[in-house]
Amino acid sequence: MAVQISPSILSADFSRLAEEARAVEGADWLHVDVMDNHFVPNLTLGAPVVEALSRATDTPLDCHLMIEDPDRWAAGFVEAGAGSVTFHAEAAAAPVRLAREIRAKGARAAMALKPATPVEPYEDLLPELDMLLVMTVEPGFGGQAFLDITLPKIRRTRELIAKHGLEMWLQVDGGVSADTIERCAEAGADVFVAGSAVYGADDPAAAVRALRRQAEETPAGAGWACGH
Ligand SMILES: O=C(CO)[C@@H](O)[C@H](O)COP(=O)(O)O
Ligand SMILES: [Fe+2]
Repeated sequence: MAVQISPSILSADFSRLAEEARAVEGADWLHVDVMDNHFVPNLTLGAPVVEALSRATDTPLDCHLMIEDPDRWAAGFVEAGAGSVTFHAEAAAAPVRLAREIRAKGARAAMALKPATPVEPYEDLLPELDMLLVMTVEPGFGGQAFLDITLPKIRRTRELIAKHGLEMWLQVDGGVSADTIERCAEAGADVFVAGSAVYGADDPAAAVRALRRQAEETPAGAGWACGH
């Protein structure tokens, strides 16, 4: 499992979006939170801003769609330049068809689970995905406290990925910081979204490097490989 860091632009200064996108040089992805004020009680940005961001940075865009009816909108985010598009299991009408459409359009397809959504009903669908996102806060806002109750689900998801011999990535998003990243890495996560921990730092690029080092130094899968 290679560690990847995906800073969330939600915590950046939106009046300087292009500059902020370039301030995390060295990050693997730039995480872009799309919220529609229906699926979550917050409203952020849409495909035109994603398209502008894709022109502003060479870092690939990791679009997290917190919207209703992703079946209708996801393809537009691939066309806008996203390298990865994540839809929510709770919102998708036809997740297999949607994942196939995202892949056919040339992006990585990912599915997200809110903290109370179990992974088990989706076991047979995992081969259709390039990444599963386990939300570690309730989606909707940056800067929330990490929910420890999500750790067992991260472990169980990693076990399912191993059981099926899949190459898929396991992302965590919400409250990921120097205080919590080791718990996530131990549980089996390999892609780490961090908003306030990166953009709230004096040097965002240094914060990315520090989080990466911390995750890399955590024994990979220490919390799941031995069945705990
Ligand atoms: O999707 C979301 C929130 O719904 C996240 O991507 C947050 O933007 C992460 O911010 P921090 O919790 O790291 O501050
Ligand atoms: Fe997100």
